[in-house]
Amino acid sequence: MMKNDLAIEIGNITKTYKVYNKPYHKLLEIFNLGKKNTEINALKGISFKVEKGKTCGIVGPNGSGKSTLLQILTGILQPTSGYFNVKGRISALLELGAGFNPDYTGRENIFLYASILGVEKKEIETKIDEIIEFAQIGDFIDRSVKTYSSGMYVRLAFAVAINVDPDILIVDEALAVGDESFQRKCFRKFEELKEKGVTILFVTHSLGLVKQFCDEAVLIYKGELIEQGHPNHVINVYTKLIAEMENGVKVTKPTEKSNDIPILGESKLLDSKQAPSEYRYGNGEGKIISFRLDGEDGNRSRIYRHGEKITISLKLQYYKDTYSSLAAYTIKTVSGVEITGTNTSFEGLDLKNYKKDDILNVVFTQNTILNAGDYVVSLGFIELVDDNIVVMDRRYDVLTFKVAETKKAAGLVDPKVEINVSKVMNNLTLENSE
Ligand SMILES: Nc1ncnc2c1ncn2[C@@H]1O[C@H](COP(=O)(O)OP(=O)(O)OP(=O)(O)O)[C@@H](O)[C@H]1O
Repeated sequence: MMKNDLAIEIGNITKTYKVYNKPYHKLLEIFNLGKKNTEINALKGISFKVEKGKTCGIVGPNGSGKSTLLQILTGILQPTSGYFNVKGRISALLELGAGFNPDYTGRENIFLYASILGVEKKEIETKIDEIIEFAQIGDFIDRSVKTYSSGMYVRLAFAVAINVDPDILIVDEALAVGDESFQRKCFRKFEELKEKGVTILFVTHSLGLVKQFCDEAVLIYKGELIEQGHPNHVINVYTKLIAEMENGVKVTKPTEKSNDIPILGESKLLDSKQAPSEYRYGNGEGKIISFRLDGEDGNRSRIYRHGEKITISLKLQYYKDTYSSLAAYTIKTVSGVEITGTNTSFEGLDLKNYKKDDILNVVFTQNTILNAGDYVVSLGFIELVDDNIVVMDRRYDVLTFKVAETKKAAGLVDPKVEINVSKVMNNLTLENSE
């Protein structure tokens, strides 16, 4: 029995595809004339749970097994071994318009698609206007869907999938097809479903979306679950994995946060539950040996007022002769949305020809353009080899700071607006001038 607060439970799921080079190879195998297939292990023992009402993002490089997993959860594929439990009505948007009959009209397909999702005709009749309105495909609703553009297809499929009152919604990257205004509409609908307590599982290559919408994330690589947890942490691990893949370094499973270099400056402003912990990686050929954050007039409290100048100082050490390198920082919200950041190279400053054991101080000074809130700083020390980035030391989420509410404002960034109000004329002069 699955625990009450769970919506999805996946236990040790594996999926092996058998691939035959020639169609008759399968036949030979059936008649026991030798093993003729190649096995592709798309999923190798995946286990995780998603609590009711949570939105969970699944990320991972191409071919990791993400779609295979979703297809198993929606019953399109059978797992080779393992089990899963899902609680409630599942609605899914997998491949583009999967479940549509091209010869049926849009309207007919709504009924067909809904019946695949297990929704009764009567229920759909009460929702059909809403679905058609959401899909915004005008008169095309009564034409056969083979005349639809790919955007229309996905709009209609999405309109059905999210308007059938699912308990669990599963979406596989399909949103990328719709135009921007439709995407925004879908995300508003996502928010609405989230508020209603719907559990959402979605695969995406957009890390920004994961940070923005997900309560948690899962990273799958080569059929294995590499990491699960807070989106910001999972994305840090994923970014490391991408860097390792690009640099041809053997991909390693994440280790616990590193504490090998003492962190200067001690004020932790967020409580330990809220504050992301440091996530560090790199080839170690250069290191950020220390860093600090200062406000104006020796303010080291890490609480700043609007517009206060802050300096981010990095002490870098080279462990080999390095022709070209850069130092970088980014500022993110606690949930991981990047707000600003730069590096020495973007600012036109080349760190060229430093030798083994050289130590540099790099000091970035900027105005706090941020509105009140808690922020997280990440640092990087990178070697540039033929314009490729080689991570020597990346220290994500090493510092937190707060901008105090000294002024009310909306959003994250203070536009430093100048306002000019001038009276043109009053009502009396207006009437007289007419
Ligand atoms: N029908 C199939 N027959 C054989 N191999 C398959 C089949 N479908 C998928 N695979 C293989 O299984 C692995 C996982 O594929 P899957 O499509 O699940 O990955 P993915 O993470 O969704 O990738 P992407 O991000 O590119 O959509 C890949 O190696 C893929 O080539």
